Amino acid sequence: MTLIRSVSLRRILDSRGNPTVEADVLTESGGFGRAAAPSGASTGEYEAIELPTGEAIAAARQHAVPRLVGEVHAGNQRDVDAALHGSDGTDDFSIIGANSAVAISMAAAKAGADVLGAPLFQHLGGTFRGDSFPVPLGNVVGGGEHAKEATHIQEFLAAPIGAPSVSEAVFANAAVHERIGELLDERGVPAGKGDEGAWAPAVDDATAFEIVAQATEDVADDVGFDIGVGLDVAASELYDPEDEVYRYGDVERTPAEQVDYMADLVDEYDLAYVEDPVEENDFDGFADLTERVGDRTVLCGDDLFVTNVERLQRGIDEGAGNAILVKPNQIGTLSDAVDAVELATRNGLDAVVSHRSGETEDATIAHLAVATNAPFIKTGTVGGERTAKLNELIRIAEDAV
Ligand SMILES: C=C(OP(=O)(O)O)C(=O)O
Ligand SMILES: [Mg+2]
Repeated sequence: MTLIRSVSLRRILDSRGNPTVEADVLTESGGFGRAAAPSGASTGEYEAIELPTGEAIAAARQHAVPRLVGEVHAGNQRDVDAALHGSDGTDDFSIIGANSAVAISMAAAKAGADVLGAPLFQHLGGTFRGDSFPVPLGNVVGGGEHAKEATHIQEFLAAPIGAPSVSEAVFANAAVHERIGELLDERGVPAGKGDEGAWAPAVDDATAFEIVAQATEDVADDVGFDIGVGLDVAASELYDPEDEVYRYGDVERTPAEQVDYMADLVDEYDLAYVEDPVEENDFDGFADLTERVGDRTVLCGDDLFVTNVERLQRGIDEGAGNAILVKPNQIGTLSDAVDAVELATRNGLDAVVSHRSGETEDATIAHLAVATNAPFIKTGTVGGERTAKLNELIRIAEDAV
């Protein structure tokens, strides 16, 4: 029923105005799925390879499409993703591009769901999914690789951990974003927005902490539930491997000082979530921090794990982190992303399904988070490419997809 009849690939715009790959998958019975690849700015060294869009499309047309059309059923995600791997033949999708691979993988899943007449989350996760929802981590202030002349820490996140529903959580994050706008205004600090829609003021990290703490407290008082503060430090971007120091402007920290600094921040701000507190090769530092504060906060590996089960297994073996960020385009297929979530879950780690800084209106990750019962999703706060996912979560919760 879901035998693939055609796969079309095209170049579309992402939220930064860069080209990205969109895939359409059509089945013999008329099922249709469309999906687009996101793109990172603070990419991890060990991610699958994103090729220039034109090259990725040409290579996928040559190698992947013939292996899919008339050969593979869109409803069988493992077969689709095995065909993508088979057509590429490398460990990192450097032949067809992880951007082509992930677009086709997600479009096939949607085509399979379309034939079945089921919502995507149910096709991917089964009939018993859809009752529990991830806590949305909302980027409200940021800098790093996502905005020049702003904070050194890449993302300050609102974490509405006490919200009674996903809808209330999503609106709380938007209220925190708005409140921060007011607080910046009161201080006379002008602020544009970074790539993910977070405020990008030219303030130091300590000031950003003050403002975010104030805004989350104010909104928590209004809505009547707990809103914590989280961070994506994206520490690889701060690390200078030659001098072996982290550089926050003029302030330098050795790897040991970086771990101390992160542990101090967790306690000072009662942080609910910290992503990439140390650089992507420092499993030891990550493990040290996990030992020190892993009982009271979520310590998540993004560049550390890159959605890769081998790197995740190393983290599990060494006690590095208690959560994994899951970005399908870091690894290239939905099957690989689900494998990472399942390995994490079996070992007591939390999965945090995530957008990229360069996004489209594609909402697949909302369904992936619900399908895998992930406790968190990180997908921004405002801006159409971010609200596409947040609004889809609200629809899923209402059985309106
Ligand atoms: C979403 C992130 O940014 P990017 O997509 O630039 O890697 C991140 O680092 O978690
Ligand atoms: Mg990150």
